[in-house]
Amino acid sequence: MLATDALALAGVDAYYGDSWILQGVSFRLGEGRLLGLLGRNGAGKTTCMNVAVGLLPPRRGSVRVFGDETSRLAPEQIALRGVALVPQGRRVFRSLSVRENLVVAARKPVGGGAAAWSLDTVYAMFPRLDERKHQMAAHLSGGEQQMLAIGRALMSNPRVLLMDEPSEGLAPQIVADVMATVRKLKESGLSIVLVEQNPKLVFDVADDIVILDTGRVAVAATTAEVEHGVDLGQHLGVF
Ligand SMILES: Nc1ncnc2c1ncn2[C@@H]1O[C@H](COP(=O)(O)OP(=O)(O)OP(=O)(O)O)[C@@H](O)[C@H]1O
Repeated sequence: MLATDALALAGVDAYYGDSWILQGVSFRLGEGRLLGLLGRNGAGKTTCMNVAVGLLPPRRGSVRVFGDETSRLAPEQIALRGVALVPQGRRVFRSLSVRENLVVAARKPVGGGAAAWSLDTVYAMFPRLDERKHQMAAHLSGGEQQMLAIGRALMSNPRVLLMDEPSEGLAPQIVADVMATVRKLKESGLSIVLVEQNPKLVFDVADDIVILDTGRVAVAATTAEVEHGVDLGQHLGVF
């Protein structure tokens, strides 16, 4: 593994009970890069995210965050190393206000130094959240809840941001807004995994592509390599 890998899974096997879901999954997210993790329904994308943040410890294999082994650490310890998840389905605290959702997630950056993200900078990125800061999260639209879920993850000042299907269930214009946000975050230098079912969204922003097929890595390549001819249809069922 290169020292510059922000996140690296190597030979990861993960189970839910007796169900063997991830079967020898390996991929690497380079520092400052955006990796698009694609695959059909049930391919194991969310399971990879759960493993990366410590919610599902792998039975075999290694997970490293900036070179440090994290596969045996608790989720809080992994969060302290700068890994933040924007979970599938947003999972905002519905009975808290927008502001409270953000404040409870605030954390200093790993290793000290100036925090890139605070209430002010999150509100600057998402003015709509500023306008609605005193509203209960339950009263936000789906798009606003997605902004809040992203803002909440940013408040932890992460080094690695994992985004699990942030476009799911949103209208096309809102999806475009979410993808513009993803692009800005990438330009800010954050290392990002973007989980998606829609390859077209991913190809626009990703440096690297990993396609999961029934718990195994079917394709791992740069976006340019994928665009120049790797046949994805059999793995995604879309082309
Ligand atoms: N808590 C659980 N207990 C048992 N099996 C689970 C659990 N969560 C997911 N699975 C199974 O694990 C497999 C991988 O699911 P996972 O959610 O990782 O897929 P995914 O690629 O994220 O799909 P989706 O796009 O539908 O979210 C599926 O067969 C799913 O049914």
